[in-house]
Amino acid sequence: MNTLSTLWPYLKLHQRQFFVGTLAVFGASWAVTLPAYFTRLVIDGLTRATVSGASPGQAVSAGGISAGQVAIYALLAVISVVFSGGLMVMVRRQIVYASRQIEYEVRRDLFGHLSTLDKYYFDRARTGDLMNRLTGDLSAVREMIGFGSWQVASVIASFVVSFFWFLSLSWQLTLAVLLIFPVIIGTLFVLARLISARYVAMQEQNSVIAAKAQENFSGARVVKGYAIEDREIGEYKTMNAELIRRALRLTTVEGPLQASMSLLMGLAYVTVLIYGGRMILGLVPNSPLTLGQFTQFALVLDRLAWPMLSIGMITNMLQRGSASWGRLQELFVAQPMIRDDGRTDSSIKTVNGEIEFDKVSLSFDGQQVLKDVSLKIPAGQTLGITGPTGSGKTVLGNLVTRLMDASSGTVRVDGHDVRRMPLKVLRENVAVVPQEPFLFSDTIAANVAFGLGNAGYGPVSTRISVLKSKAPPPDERQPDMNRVRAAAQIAGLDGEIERFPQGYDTILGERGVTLSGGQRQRTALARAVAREPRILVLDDAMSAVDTETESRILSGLRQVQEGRTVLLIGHRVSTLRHADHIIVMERGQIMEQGSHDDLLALGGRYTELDRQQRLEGDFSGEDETQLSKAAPARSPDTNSPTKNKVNA
Ligand SMILES: Nc1ncnc2c1ncn2[C@@H]1O[C@H](COP(=O)(O)OP(=O)(O)OP(=O)(O)O)[C@@H](O)[C@H]1O
Repeated sequence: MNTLSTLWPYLKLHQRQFFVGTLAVFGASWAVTLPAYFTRLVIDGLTRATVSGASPGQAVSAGGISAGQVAIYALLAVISVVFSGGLMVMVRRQIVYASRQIEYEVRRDLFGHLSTLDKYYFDRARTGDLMNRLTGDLSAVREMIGFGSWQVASVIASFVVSFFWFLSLSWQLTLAVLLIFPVIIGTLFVLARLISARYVAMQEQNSVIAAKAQENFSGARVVKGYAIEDREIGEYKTMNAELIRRALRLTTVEGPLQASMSLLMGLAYVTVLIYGGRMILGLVPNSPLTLGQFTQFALVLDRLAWPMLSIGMITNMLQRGSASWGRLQELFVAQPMIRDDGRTDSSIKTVNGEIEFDKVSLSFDGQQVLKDVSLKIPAGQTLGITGPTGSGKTVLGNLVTRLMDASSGTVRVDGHDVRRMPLKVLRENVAVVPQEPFLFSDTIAANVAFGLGNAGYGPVSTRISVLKSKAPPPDERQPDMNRVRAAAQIAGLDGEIERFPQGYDTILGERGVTLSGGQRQRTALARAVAREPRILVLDDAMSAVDTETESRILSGLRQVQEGRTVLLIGHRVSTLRHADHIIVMERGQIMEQGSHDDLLALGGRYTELDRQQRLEGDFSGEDETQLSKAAPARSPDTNSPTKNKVNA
């Protein structure tokens, strides 16, 4: 596939800039050769004046030129050079500006596109690789379309103008110079292919290195905790050595490209000197050449030296740029497996909260992780989900948010197959507190308010010129602090936040304080609560919180739970006991279900879990009665038997 053709829509947005820039390049290339032309006029005029032996006063009438004319030609030469310089400034303003704008547009579209990709994609993508493509590869593309296209235009213009002059001076000498061109083209063709292949290999290794560094920095605690820095440094060193090896392999073909262009340029000079000299001496029949013409030819050829030498650099830049564009195309062609499609019913605008799993099964690579799960949770009810690790609890929550789709069976929300619901409607109404909460390097307030304030941002408009869209004003909207405080209070976090010197303005993460595991979980919980979703999925969201705090959070949640459906995933009976209905999962199947009391009466897995946790509680000195005191009594309504409310 010709990957560069996909760049055309971006170039087209700036075609006026490229057109004006190219015209300016041609103008500048023309103007810069004019001093050579004036030099020829002066030399030939002076030659005629001196050879005729006329006195200075009679030189003009003898076909020569006067001192005044020499001065005028010199002035014209200076004007030409200044004019050429002015045009070059214009080129920069047109072409280089356009390349910066295209870089902005591609980055904007790429980020927008990557944001549409789903969990399946990001589960497999390496963050370091994505970062490398968004930075290194994008820069290479910008260089290709900015400096690269400017240089290509410059080389073409220089050749056109130079050959115009060459032909006007002597077609025989031009032909002699042209003989070296097949050699130039052949050399370029062979070396350019090698450069492209070796550059891609080097960029791939750059991605590997970036991914390794990113994982090591993100997982610094693990690396330090296991004291495996030496091993990691060793592996990084090996990867780094491989990068150097690939970079040097690239250099071994880049070097000869420059050198061969220099050599060919030298050959052209030798040809002009020997052949042109013979023509002046009259040794080539029917090919007269004046000293002025010979000088102009040599000066114009000298002007051609830089474009000739830069062919190597330009080829290199174009090969790198097109290889990098190919790597960016790989990101652009990736499509989310889960997205709105022809089946989406756009008339669905709201979510009430009823969830139903109807004979749902799910497999990954032939391994079945859910088997025939059927369950109905009326809107506003809480479903407790427990079971051993890997039993499929998280996957159940993921099916509701459509982070993944069932292999067979149907997941319904409010009676609609989730695959028919607009993804935006579904996800705007579901909030998930994941097992491993992710906090941004921002204030606590901004982290809690993260899910709010989406209004005001439209979908990303791609393939739009940046010239036509104004830079957005800085987002100075403040989060709704009443909502943030209320959510933090429910998550049992407010007291601790207020003890930080900066309170809700405390910066977290890389640039600020580090929260404890329990504080992180509760910040994520506050974020979900602040969103006031119709469906709340708490995936082991209180595992790092002590049972007393957990009990407080649960009672707070119950107050705001009115009309909200909650999937409460957990391993502790104390977490689940107040749920309206509880299921016990094992190997992807529901093994037991009912209310806390029903399940205790059943005497199965749940009872065993309860017994073990009581024993552990006794062992660690925890007093269950204390917990009961901490957890406020359930309202009579929610205390009533739930089996009839939740239909399995
Ligand atoms: N994206 C995925 N690709 C492949 N397998 C997956 C994926 N997500 C989950 N699984 C598998 O599905 C099974 C159930 O995973 P799940 O995360 O639901 O377990 P869990 O019950 O939540 O466990 P835990 O209590 O440890 O969180 C596991 O065997 C897991 O390896």
